[in-house]
Amino acid sequence: MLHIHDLTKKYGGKQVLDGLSLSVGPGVTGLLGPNGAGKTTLLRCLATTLSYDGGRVDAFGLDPAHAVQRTALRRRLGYLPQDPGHYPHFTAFDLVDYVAILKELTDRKHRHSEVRRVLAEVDLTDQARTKVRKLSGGMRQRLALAQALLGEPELLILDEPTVGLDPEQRMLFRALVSRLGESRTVLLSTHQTEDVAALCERVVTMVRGRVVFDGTPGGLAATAAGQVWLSDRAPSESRLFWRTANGRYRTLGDRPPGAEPAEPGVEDGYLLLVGEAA
Ligand SMILES: Nc1ncnc2c1ncn2[C@@H]1O[C@H](COP(=O)(O)OP(=O)(O)OP(=O)(O)O)[C@@H](O)[C@H]1O
Repeated sequence: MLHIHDLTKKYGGKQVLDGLSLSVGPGVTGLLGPNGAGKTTLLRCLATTLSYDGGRVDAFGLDPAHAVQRTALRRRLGYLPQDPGHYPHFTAFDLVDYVAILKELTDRKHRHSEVRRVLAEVDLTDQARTKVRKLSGGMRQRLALAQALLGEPELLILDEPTVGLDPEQRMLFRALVSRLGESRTVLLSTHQTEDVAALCERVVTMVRGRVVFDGTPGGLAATAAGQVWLSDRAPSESRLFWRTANGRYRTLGDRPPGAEPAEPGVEDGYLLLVGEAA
């Protein structure tokens, strides 16, 4: 279980985490927020790659601000950063093996069997001897996930894991993360409201370093009830509308003349919330 209380972080004079509090339990929790909301900063603080200025983090009873406990916590978490550094000339096996060495898996036989295990978990056994530069984007992302799974961490922190994936790869990745969430705490950031609707039991929305929504994807959709409209003509007053695939206009907010109500989705709730909080 992960508890975050009143977390603050500034870069120079800029407040990026602004007294953020949150508790995260087993299953998949999605972190949604506009660019610059502080998602990566929060995930890096939790992954112990960045220190915070104030507040408290308690992960499995361990405090990352405390040096000894930080080391113990690192053994229990896996982190997929936003820009995982790929070494193009390494094979998939050697790359994960290299991370395993950094993670202090010193016994060679045990380490190699662990590398094979995580490659199998992300379905890359057949690519173990393939150079990273020859892997597709989806395979590289699964490889980055494989290194995060070394040592069977109880907490998985994934920063925009589906970015750049085509729809089929995204679906495969979602299935994989969903399976991982059955036995672990998974916290992932994303810009994709579809990922959240398809994958997350819980969604946390962040704006300017604070939590503005914490609930189920259905609950986020429900916040838009009575504020989603469909019409044949573009509304003249609204800022929040777009033309849908069937040529009708979807408007968020006040009812445009002649519009009929529509079923709200996660994206509608998110856009209204972020629009109001901005
Ligand atoms: N090392 C840094 N030094 C200075 N400012 C930074 C640094 N890292 C991030 N920032 C700033 O902090 C703010 C929050 O950035 P962060 O990357 O945490 O947001 P985010 O929600 O993950 O955004 P995105 O969705 O675009 O990845 C941004 O305004 C960013 O420019």
